[in-house]
Amino acid sequence: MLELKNISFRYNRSKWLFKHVNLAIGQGEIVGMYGKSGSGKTTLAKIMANYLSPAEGEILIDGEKMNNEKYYPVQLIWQHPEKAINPNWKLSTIIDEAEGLNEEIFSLLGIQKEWLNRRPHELSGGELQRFCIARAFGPNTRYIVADEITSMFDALTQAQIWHAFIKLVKERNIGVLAISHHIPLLEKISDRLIDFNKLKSCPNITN
Ligand SMILES: Nc1ncnc2c1ncn2[C@@H]1O[C@H](COP(=O)(O)OP(=O)(O)OP(=O)(O)O)[C@@H](O)[C@H]1O
Repeated sequence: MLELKNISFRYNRSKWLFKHVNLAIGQGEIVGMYGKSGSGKTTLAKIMANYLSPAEGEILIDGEKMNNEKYYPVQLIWQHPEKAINPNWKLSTIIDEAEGLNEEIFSLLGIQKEWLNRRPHELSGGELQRFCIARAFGPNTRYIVADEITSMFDALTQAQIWHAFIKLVKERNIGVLAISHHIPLLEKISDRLIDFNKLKSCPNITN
C-alpha cells in the first residue's frame, strides 16, 4: 500500500497549494485522478515520486518511510517526455538505466529497435513517450504516477498504449495513479476515480 498522509505543499512561501492531502493506493490498483487546471496535480505527482519534498506530511510504502534508495519505487511518467530525458544521451543509454526491460515491453509499446541508436530529438514526441513509459517498468518499480501520459497520441494509439500499460501493471501488481483531464478515459482504465479538488479541499487551509 502506498499512503500519502497529511501532505501539504506550497512553492517558496507563496500560498498553500494544498494542505492535508490523504490518499492510499493498493498494489495492483489503478486510481484515476482529475481536477482543475493549475490545482496542483502535477506537483502532487512530483512529491509522490520524490522530485519535491512536501512541507508537511509523509509518504509510506507498506507502513514504512522511503529512504533515498538509488531506484525510487514510485516512478513518474511525465506529460512531456522531452522534459524527462537527457537530450544528449542515446536512447539505448537511457533505457539501460532501468535494468531488466525485456523484448515484451518493447514490443507491447511498439518500440522499434532502430530507435535505440538515436538521440531524443531524432524521435517524435509519441515515440519518445513510449520510451519513457517503458523506462518506468524497472524491476524495482512498485507504483507508477502517470501524469497525462497519452495526450500526444491519436485516439487509436492512445487505446493501444493504455492496453499495453494496463497489461504490464497488472502482470507486475504495480499500483497506479493516472492523472488526466479526460474523464471518459479515466473511467475506462481505473478501478476508482478521485476529484483532486475534493481531495485537497480542507476547512483548515490557512494562507
Ligand atoms: N516550480 C514552480 N514554482 C512556482 N510555482 C509553480 C511551480 N510549478 C508549478 N507552479 C504553480 O503551481 C500551481 C500548480 O501547478 P501544477 O502543475 O501542479 O497543476 P496541475 O493541476 O497539474 O495543472 P494542469 O492540470 O494544468 O496540468 C500552478 O499555479 C503553477 O503555476
